Amino acid sequence: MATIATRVVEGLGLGHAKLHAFSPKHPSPFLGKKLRSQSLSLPSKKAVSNLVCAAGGGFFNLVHDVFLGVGVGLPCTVMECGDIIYRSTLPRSNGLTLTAPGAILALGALSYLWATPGVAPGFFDMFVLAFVERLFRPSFKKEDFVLGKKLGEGAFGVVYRVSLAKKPGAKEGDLVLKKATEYGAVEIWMNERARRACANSCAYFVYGFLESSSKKGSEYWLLWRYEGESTLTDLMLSKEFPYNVESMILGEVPDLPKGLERENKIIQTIMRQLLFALDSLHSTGIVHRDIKPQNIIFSEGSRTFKIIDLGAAADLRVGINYIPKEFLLDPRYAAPEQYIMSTQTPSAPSAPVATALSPVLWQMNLPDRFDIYSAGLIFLQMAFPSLRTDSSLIQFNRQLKRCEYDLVAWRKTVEPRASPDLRRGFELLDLDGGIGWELLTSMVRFKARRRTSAKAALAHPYFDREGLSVLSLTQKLRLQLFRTTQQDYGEAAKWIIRLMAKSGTKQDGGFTEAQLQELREIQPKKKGNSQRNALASVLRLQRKIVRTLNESMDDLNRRRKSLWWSRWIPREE
Ligand SMILES: Nc1ncnc2c1ncn2[C@@H]1O[C@H](COP(=O)(O)OP(=O)(O)OP(=O)(O)O)[C@@H](O)[C@H]1O
Repeated sequence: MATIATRVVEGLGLGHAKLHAFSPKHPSPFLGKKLRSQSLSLPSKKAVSNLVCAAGGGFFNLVHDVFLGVGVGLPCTVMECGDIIYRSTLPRSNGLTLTAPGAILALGALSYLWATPGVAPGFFDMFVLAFVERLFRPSFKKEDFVLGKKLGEGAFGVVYRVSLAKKPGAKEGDLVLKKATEYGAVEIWMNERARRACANSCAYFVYGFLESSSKKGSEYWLLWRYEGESTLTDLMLSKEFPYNVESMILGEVPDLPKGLERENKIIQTIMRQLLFALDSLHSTGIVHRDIKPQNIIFSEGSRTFKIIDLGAAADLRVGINYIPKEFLLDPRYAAPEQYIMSTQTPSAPSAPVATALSPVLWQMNLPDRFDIYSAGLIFLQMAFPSLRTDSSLIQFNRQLKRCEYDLVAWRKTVEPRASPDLRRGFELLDLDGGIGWELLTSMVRFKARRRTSAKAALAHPYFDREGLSVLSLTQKLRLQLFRTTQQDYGEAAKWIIRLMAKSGTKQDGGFTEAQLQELREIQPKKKGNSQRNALASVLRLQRKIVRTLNESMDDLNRRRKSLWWSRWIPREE
């Protein structure tokens, strides 16, 4: 009887501790002597406590036992349960035995928790770092500032250079203040996240609060350190570009002959800094969605380019994929997909659930590739002076769309009748065996999945100083690896299927004609017209219901989320 119980318990995937707890007071005479004397006596304290914990859903014990193979854990086929008769072969009740499947499970769980956008670092950031930061960071109020020059005005806010009233000694205008509408809440959230995760990638965020005493109604006030006066647009529109950037980065004008090689090096440096900033943002789960030269500022303090304006960003670690209906992504730099998450992806649930699912959603959608496309267009503008104005970029976008977003096809159409300016751009990208062109084409692609990530782009040999001609063996291998990861495997799969279908014989494998015929027969037969129409209407209705449900969920989530964002933002009455 007890043997059956043992099997049942094992079959249920419970370890020996449960068996102890369920054993009868008086063991059956059928059981071995040793088992009777050692295992089936009165339930031990540990067994009882394990039972209570398991029954009460003792989370800690469950996790402990699954990974360490002691107590309530995996079935005996997987964990060490000892000999069924001679229980003395069992591991000591309080000994820790790390089983191989347990170790694999633990490794798997750890890699999941640390995979982009980082579930574990996310919880640490939200519940520890954010909390500690709030305790120790200085806070400000409206009266602390003296407004200076207006730096910009967008649809959702006005930006001023300001100085601190209380500190007359402070350098004049050493801060930047944005008075923003309701969307300022998202921007505060994103800036605080970026400051904790990658302070060097974005303009340094100082403080953000809700100011409600203004006559115009509530406004969010956001404060940054003043980084400098030039954005990449300002620098690119100068005739001196890219040499004007070189002197800013180096702090002096180098005495070298001007030419393509030198320009290429400067553009390389700018692209490296931009990709570095993007990689840091993406690694923490933030997608900017509005990468353009106007939102890249040159920081005079660190002599590097930094990202500004996180107002349209999405935080995919906690599921803030928020974009107000009236907010239009800049069509000049937006990737063709427009959405960073598939429109089929259901709205993000509550923050903890969204956080737990974030690695899966990230891998399904690769939302970071949206920014990569925009960065690719910036690369293109730096290489081709004739594409730096708005009108020429818009025209280029039209041409690219006509070429189905295939840069190689675009090159084929424009190169034969290219202006000297355009030809010079191709020459620059073709230096070192066309390695710059290769990187560019891996960034500007129609399918997000086929675009490179910021991390992979940074590892591209384009960024190795000496160029392709003197690549070491490891660098060549890296380039080969990069090219392999850039292949369209959809096409490869189709090719293999075609090959299988063509070469199929009983000897060589693949599909034989007879099998193909069978497959054809499995395919659904065409339905009659009326039936098809009815089916189409049902499908349309179903799609409409799903869309309506998604939209209402979006609305609800947005309201709920705006509540939990506001909870974190200090208010100034
Ligand atoms: N940290 C900073 N240091 C120096 N200048 C800054 C900083 N942040 C913003 N600026 C300046 O303010 C301008 C507007 O900033 P930002 O793009 O964030 O505002 P915005 O209201 O979103 O504008 P837009 O809608 O035009 O993008 C920038 O173009 C830049 O010149």
